Amino acid sequence: MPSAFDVVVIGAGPAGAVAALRAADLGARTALVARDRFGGMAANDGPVPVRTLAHAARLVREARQLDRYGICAGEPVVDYPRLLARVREVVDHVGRESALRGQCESAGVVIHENAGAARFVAPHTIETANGLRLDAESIVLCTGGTNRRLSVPGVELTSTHSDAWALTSVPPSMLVIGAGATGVQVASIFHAFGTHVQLFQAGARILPTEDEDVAAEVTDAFRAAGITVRTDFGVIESFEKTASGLRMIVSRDGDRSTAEAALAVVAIGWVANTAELGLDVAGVAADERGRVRVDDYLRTSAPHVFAAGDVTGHLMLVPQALEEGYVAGTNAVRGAVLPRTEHVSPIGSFTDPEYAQVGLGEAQARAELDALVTVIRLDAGTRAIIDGRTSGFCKLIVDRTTSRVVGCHVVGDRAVDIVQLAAIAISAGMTVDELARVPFSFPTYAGVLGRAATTAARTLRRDRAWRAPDVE
Ligand SMILES: Cc1cc2nc3c(=O)[nH]c(=O)nc-3n(C[C@H](O)[C@H](O)[C@H](O)COP(=O)(O)OP(=O)(O)OC[C@H]3O[C@@H](n4cnc5c(N)ncnc54)[C@H](O)[C@@H]3O)c2cc1C
Ligand SMILES: NC(=O)c1ccc[n+]([C@@H]2O[C@H](COP(=O)([O-])OP(=O)(O)OC[C@H]3O[C@@H](n4cnc5c(N)ncnc54)[C@H](O)[C@@H]3O)[C@@H](O)[C@H]2O)c1
Repeated sequence: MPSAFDVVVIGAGPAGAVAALRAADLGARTALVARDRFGGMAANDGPVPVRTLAHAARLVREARQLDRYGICAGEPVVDYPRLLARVREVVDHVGRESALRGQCESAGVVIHENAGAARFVAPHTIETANGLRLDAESIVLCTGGTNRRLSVPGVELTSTHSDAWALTSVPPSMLVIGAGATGVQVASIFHAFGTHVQLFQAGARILPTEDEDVAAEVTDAFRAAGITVRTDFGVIESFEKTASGLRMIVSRDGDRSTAEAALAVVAIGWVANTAELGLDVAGVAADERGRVRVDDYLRTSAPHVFAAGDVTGHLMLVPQALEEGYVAGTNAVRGAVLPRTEHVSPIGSFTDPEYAQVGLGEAQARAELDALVTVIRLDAGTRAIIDGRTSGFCKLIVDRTTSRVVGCHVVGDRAVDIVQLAAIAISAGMTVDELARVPFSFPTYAGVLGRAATTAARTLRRDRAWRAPDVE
């Protein structure tokens, strides 16, 4: 019997929505199956709501600066239920404005929202928890991931970042376990709201995938602000209930210690959402974290099944999910014709201070090429001084042989936006003197990048820039 659809996409986050849109644009009869709401974790449980909390944290910090600028106001107080109402408003608004949903609908994608979890019941057939059954020539898996859980006694007492949406008030104290992108954001946001935060990181430093100086600067800033940062703390043995929350028991080299708080948020990484997909039925192979194994064309071990986004375990970010969705959607219709490419990938997080990176880190650059590393601290920046936000730095890395910009790492206000500009320079293959000749508006946060570029260009004697190096 012919399949009802050419392509069925499972999961309607950024990867799934783009995969479905692309397949439909190529003329395929396409269905998109969402367990819950359209938009996925990205729109409903990740960047959009968490960024809204981060914005509230920024407002609290800025309110605390009012006095410095001669504006009289009291100490800000967070009304958490009202903040959550604002988060829901933002999530709904972003959902209504989703360009992808409209584009999918007008391209003819049949969207099944709130369909329940889908699973394979035959190699070309999926069924959802709500009884929907669909056949397709090709299937694209875009089911994203979920928080990795600890396996120690008492783990049921712990929370994840998603539990923030169910809190009724700002907790007085919190243990945050894991200091990757999620953990540091949770720590920074709730610290700004007044929670006493203790951050526990298994390795030698927080943010292990960031440049070492970035991790050190964020650590110093967190500690100066009053967040307890504990690295190399040992091994978590268990959690137990206390009258006011819970106690974590850890051991290190035979020594036991405890930490107590009202809440413990575990953010120790991400596992793919594949446990319930019935991958075996379709002959799709996954690794030990459930991540679907794919080739360069995002084709799985079953030739008619493709996968895109967090479920593959590649760089787990929205821009990458969008791109992988496009590649998988194309190949699901046309066969394996379009390979995925490694792009310049700006990464950043909305903590206080913000941090962001693109391209090579200093250690990698020094190992791989003749690197020129230029660091400009923000305390000398005009805009940073104006705004009273002078902590942090911009590190620009240039290949001395080609004079090309190969990396940029920023800690401080607007780090994510500054690094985005460096990403454009790296994508365009710009030399550092070409970047230095770009006029940067004055006085802006981005000006620090121009200043780093001008300084580096002068060091390399490629100083045909018209600007004096100390002007941002
Ligand atoms: C706290 C947090 C903050 C983040 N902040 C950022 C950020 O600032 N910038 C950034 O770029 N990235 C950020 N990310 C990462 C980003 O959210 C992910 O990379 C992105 O959502 C991946 O998109 P996706 O389409 O692969 O999966 P998802 O967005 O996870 O969507 C997958 C969808 O599939 C559904 N699904 C799962 N199983 C099934 C099934 N069996 N049947 C049907 N549907 C199913 C899920 O319910 C979900 O709706 C953040 C992540 C977290 C956790
Ligand atoms: N751009 C953003 O703002 C943003 C925000 C959140 C998440 N994300 C994406 O989501 C993905 C998952 O992020 P994440 O932070 O959840 O995971 P992660 O894997 O990036 O970080 C987990 C951290 O927990 C530590 N850890 C592991 N086991 C531990 C233990 N037993 N005790 C203490 N620490 C332990 C790890 O060393 C690591 O530093 C990332 O790939 C990231 O790109 C992005």
